[in-house]
Amino acid sequence: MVDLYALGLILASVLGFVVLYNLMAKKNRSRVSSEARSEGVQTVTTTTNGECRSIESDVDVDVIIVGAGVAGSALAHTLGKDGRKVHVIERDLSEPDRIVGELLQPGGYLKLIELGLQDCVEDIDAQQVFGYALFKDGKNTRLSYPLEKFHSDVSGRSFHNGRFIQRMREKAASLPNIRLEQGTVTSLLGENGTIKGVQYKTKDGKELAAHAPLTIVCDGCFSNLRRSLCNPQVDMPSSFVGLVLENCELPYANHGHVVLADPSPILFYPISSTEVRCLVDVPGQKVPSISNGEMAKYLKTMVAPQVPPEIYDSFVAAVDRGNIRTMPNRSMPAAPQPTPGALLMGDAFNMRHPLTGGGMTVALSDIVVLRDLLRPLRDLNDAPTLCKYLESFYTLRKPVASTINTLAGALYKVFCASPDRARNEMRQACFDYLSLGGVFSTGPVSLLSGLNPRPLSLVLHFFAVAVYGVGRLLVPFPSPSRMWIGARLISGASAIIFPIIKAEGVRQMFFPATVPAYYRAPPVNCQARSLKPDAIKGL
Ligand SMILES: Cc1cc2nc3c(=O)[nH]c(=O)nc-3n(C[C@H](O)[C@H](O)[C@H](O)COP(=O)(O)OP(=O)(O)OC[C@H]3O[C@@H](n4cnc5c(N)ncnc54)[C@H](O)[C@@H]3O)c2cc1C
Repeated sequence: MVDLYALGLILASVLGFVVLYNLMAKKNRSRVSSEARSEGVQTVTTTTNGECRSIESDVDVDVIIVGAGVAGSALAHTLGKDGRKVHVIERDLSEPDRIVGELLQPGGYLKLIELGLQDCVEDIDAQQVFGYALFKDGKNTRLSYPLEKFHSDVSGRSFHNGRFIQRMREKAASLPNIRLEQGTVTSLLGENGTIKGVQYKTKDGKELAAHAPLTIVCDGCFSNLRRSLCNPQVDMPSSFVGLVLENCELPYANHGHVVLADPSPILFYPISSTEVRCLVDVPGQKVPSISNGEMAKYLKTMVAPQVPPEIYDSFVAAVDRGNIRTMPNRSMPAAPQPTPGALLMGDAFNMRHPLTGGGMTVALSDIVVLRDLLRPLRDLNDAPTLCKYLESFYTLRKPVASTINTLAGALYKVFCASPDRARNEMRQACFDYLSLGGVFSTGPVSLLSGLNPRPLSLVLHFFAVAVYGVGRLLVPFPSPSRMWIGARLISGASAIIFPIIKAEGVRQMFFPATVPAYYRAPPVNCQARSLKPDAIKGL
């Protein structure tokens, strides 16, 4: 009897607490939105050169975007076009000058078209890319993108990353409902487990707060803000050392070039009509010092002898000119901690080795998925319900993201030289398999290009390469030592691909339809006023 009484007391207290909590949360929500309404914030739009032009306005912001790089600027334009009021805060609005994000795969270009941003690769001297050329031990093979089914304009594009980003920023800032402001976000503002906005420092050093029902963090690979929104497991297998070769003719015009060098791959691709980007992979955490000349020495003695002879002189001239840049190559599987009021996108959310140039394609594809999920919703204010609904994003993005991520990680490992005979057999088998042509080259290339985002096809091709490698070892004379190498080749291949697949999530990758969030419908209470795409007049 006493026990029942105690139980009743506990239940009543819990119930009372829940009611009280809801009342307070409701009060807080209305306080936050009235604060945002009464803030009367200064709106800032940018001109092309990054200068700020101010206009006064008093708006309820729907979405704050942190970072206007590839993901942030494309997302801002996309949401703005759908009628959202967006406040973008970017640390530096001047044109970025960097060695990342210079080759957009055709699958990424298709996403750009879907987002209406394809004109952002026009008038920046971007080059069309029709496939890759692979070089190993003096032999080479051309791997064309399977573009026959597409419009002649569809291909990869390579360019100066900064020019591309400026075009997207300009296009986003041209929408009347987008504020693009220069400022550095210092923290996310949370309240009872819900993100309500951000704290940021303006260009002239003022500390301000901005509020919105949804904050999307796109602050790139060095993200300081991701920690509270995901469980980051960052791996850094190597760095890229970047050079620009001037006025040099690549052996295959309008193709990416991958040299299977020792110890790891070297890339070349055009970034304008007169410049070729070279990225030399240097395994490990450290690179030779640029300042004391070790890097130039390394490039000339270890790397130059392995580049195709046609571009040897241009390569050495580029080393002599200096301007050598480095960038760490990071990979980080998506491991979200769904948080009401906030979302991560781009490299802040998920990274893969840049060998296959897949980062921008994944970011743009994610934006298409998110756009389609948000489109039926007018009201983003019910953060917990929105957060639950958006859990489907993590599964819906998987076919494209996991295919590109897994291929990048696996191919990087396969393409590195190794003292292990079995690993070198796998590397040679991969080169020979791709050289077979037909489905053996178009299959893997269409996975890499983002044109065929099918994880199962990736696994099948990966093990087909391994079986091909074993077959070459055993035919015509299957000696015990060759059988042993073959067995190690298969186990090595499994050791490469299975951990990557595990990190991507087996269920989400291969059986997305079994994930309950996959079927999540838009919450009814958020659909009050259905928003039409291109809702803003004149867009
Ligand atoms: C060496 C290398 C080469 C690569 N090559 C390719 C390639 O050829 N093709 C490809 O598709 N991908 C490539 N990638 C990957 C590609 O660069 C990224 O996937 C892509 O840039 C991700 O876009 P993002 O918007 O997430 O990050 P970014 O484009 O880096 O943008 C992040 C933005 O956030 C801003 N920011 C950061 N912190 C703050 C803050 N606190 N407040 C306000 N703003 C902030 C930054 O100034 C920046 O503008 C490469 C990566 C590396 C490392």
